[in-house]
Amino acid sequence: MKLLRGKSLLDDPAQNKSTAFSREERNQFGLRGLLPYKVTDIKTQQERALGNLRRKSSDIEKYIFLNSLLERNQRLFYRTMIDHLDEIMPLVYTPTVGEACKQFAHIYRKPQGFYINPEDRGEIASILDNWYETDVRIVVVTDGERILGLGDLGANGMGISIGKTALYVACGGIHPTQCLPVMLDVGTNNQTLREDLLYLGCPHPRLTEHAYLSLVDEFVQAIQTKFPNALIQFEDFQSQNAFDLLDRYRKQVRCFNDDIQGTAAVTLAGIYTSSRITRKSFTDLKIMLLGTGSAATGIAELMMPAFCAAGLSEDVARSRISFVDRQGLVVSSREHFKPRIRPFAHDHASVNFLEAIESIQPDVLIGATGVAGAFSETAIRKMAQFNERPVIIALSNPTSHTECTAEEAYRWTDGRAIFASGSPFPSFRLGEKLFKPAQGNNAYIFPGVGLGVIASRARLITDSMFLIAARVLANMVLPEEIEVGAIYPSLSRIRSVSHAIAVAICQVAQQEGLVDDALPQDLTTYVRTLMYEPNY
Ligand SMILES: NC(=O)C1=CN([C@@H]2O[C@H](COP(=O)(O)OP(=O)(O)OC[C@H]3O[C@@H](n4cnc5c(N)ncnc54)[C@H](O)[C@@H]3O)[C@@H](O)[C@H]2O)C=CC1
Ligand SMILES: CC(=O)C(=O)O
Ligand SMILES: [Mg+2]
Repeated sequence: MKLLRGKSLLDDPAQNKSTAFSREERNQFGLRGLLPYKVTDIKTQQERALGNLRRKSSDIEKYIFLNSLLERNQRLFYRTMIDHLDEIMPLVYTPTVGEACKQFAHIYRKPQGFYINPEDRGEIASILDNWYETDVRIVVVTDGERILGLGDLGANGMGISIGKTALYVACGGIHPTQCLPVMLDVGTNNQTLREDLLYLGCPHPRLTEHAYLSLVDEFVQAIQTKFPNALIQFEDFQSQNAFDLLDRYRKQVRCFNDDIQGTAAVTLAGIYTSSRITRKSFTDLKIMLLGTGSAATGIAELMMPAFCAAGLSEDVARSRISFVDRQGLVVSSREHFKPRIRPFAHDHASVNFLEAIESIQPDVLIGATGVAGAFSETAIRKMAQFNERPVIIALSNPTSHTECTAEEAYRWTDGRAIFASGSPFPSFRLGEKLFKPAQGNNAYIFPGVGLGVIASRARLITDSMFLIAARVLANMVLPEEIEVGAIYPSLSRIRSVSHAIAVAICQVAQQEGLVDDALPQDLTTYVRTLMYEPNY
């Protein structure tokens, strides 16, 4: 790290400690006179930061405040975030990051991350030299076409790459200098954005087909050249591109798609845990998915090996999973299918969503539609007719797009639902009983996967890694959490979750022959020593 002095030191977010610089440091680094008298510690600074944060009158103002804290003092930002995750994660990540992306061009202050656009074609590797860090291990890239459930937000989608990066650091212990948020700005089909004077991205329609693919190819290749140790996380791509890109690179390049694979793992973990609460056998479960996009398809495709590993044949496993789209239950008599959904089409009469619930009687209902209210009162009440404890997982983000709210799920099931949602809901009281809704979000998975891949230097990222991540996450739910119907561990333990997932990823990477150099025997200690702990 370059040794800085004076104002340059105070202006550098990685090295700045502000009022926490000691008397000797103030002397040594030319800071005397530049700071008020009192030397404070990080705890006191946190108190001030939290006080300022809590004075802000809206979440978007809190987001802006936190972002500028990150720009001023990285260690104080991450220490505060880690110590107050319940309060700060919803401001840095979903739901507030959704609003921040919508308003990105209007609240923009300072560049963060790396922007690539079609004019960079042929030069991506060389412009990556402009990135000021050299040991990049995590690249979170989006093209902004499907930001949460908010659709095409073009270059405003950079907010999501930045948000995921913050979670890698806070929840996974990856060093901030090792993370690179990227916006692959290929244009936007969002006319309103293109016409917005303040919009900062390329104001033209999206690249498609060869023009698009060749730019992504060049980007992926450039990362291999410039940052050969990096993992690429594809985030919030439109469904077809999400699958096409994953299929294109996963066998050659250290990459994964978070919406397909990370989401599948967190959902599978929730399903494993739910069977501990309902006392139903995992292999007896029937799963119904509303939506046939990246998240829902990824879940079905990871459920298959999970069911088979538990002893079911492929045919039986497939029969346990059903899809419902806007036309109703996906049945084999249809003329047109998405190729990945066809294997899950059942021999069944064409029925609508409600009839499908009634006829199939699923144990677990999962929403991945991006559509608010897609779980109607009737649908949830039906789930509660034949399930003592219906499992309802409303994955869609942000909160304004959730399939149903926590309160609705509990009310409509007389408090019997086992509920999780993609964005957090506050605790809710129904009569005497206090419910603490769990957050079913891939944030429980990707930071640990990233840490494990960094630790092992695994050449590729495989489905077995997501399977093991799901098992590890499920096993970390404590008996007292099971007791109150929570299917995920408390967020306050997310760093331990990431650590445990990372250790398991190292083991899988070794078993699958994806590791070149032998890893230390004591993986638990080894992985822990890699984790970034923000302190002065
Ligand atoms: N909780 C989490 O960790 C995650 C949540 N998500 C959320 O899940 C949602 C979907 O994400 P993707 O699958 O990537 O999007 P997608 O666009 O690939 O899929 C959405 C699917 O829902 C279908 N759909 C829309 N309205 C419907 C309705 N009323 N009934 C049945 N189907 C309907 C669409 O046809 C499409 O198949 C988003 O809101 C996203 O934020 C995505 C990834 C992770
Ligand atoms: C959580 C997430 O990845 C999404 O909603 O897209
Ligand atoms: Mg996503």
